Amino acid sequence: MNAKRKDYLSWDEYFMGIAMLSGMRSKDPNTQVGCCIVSQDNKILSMGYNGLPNGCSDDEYPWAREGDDPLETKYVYAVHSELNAILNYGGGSLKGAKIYVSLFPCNECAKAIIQAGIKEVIYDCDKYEDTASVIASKRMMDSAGVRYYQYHRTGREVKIKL
Ligand SMILES: O=c1[nH]c(=O)n([C@H]2C[C@H](O)[C@@H](COP(=O)(O)O)O2)cc1CO
Ligand SMILES: [Zn+2]
Repeated sequence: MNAKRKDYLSWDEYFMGIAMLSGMRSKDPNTQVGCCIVSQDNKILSMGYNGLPNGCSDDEYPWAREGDDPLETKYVYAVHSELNAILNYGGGSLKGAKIYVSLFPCNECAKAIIQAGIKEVIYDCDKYEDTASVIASKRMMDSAGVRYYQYHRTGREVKIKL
């Protein structure tokens, strides 16, 4: 028994797992997004999930996707996971960092990612790839030299008893 364990989590599994776990904090009934920002030397710098701004009650604001009145939908209120993670970081610069995120970042998050100096995006789902938002996001990241690639799912199931 002097050899190391072989079934430990890879870095990618570890960080995407943390992104997904963070997403489980989201109150959004339709799409829960989580992310994890990591330094170039694999230290976790910040995490986030989609939710309302501080002081705005989850119970008082709407979580609907559609409605005659845009003020009764979530879209005008929710803070995206990536923006939350960037804004919550208290440690200074995110230059050169990587972001693991469970859903491809929208155009607004792409702007924040680029301006924060994040250089790599590792995403899982890309269900909005045909929307103007994601097409614009990829265009801006291409121009700004932000690399993005899809997380390679390993199929590993992690069971945690809470
Ligand atoms: O980049 C993103 N990051 C992020 O956190 N979100 C959040 C906002 C909403 O709460 C939810 C999207 O909701 P829906 O799939 O029902 O349109 O995901 C959405 C995007 C863009 O797709
Ligand atoms: Zn976004």
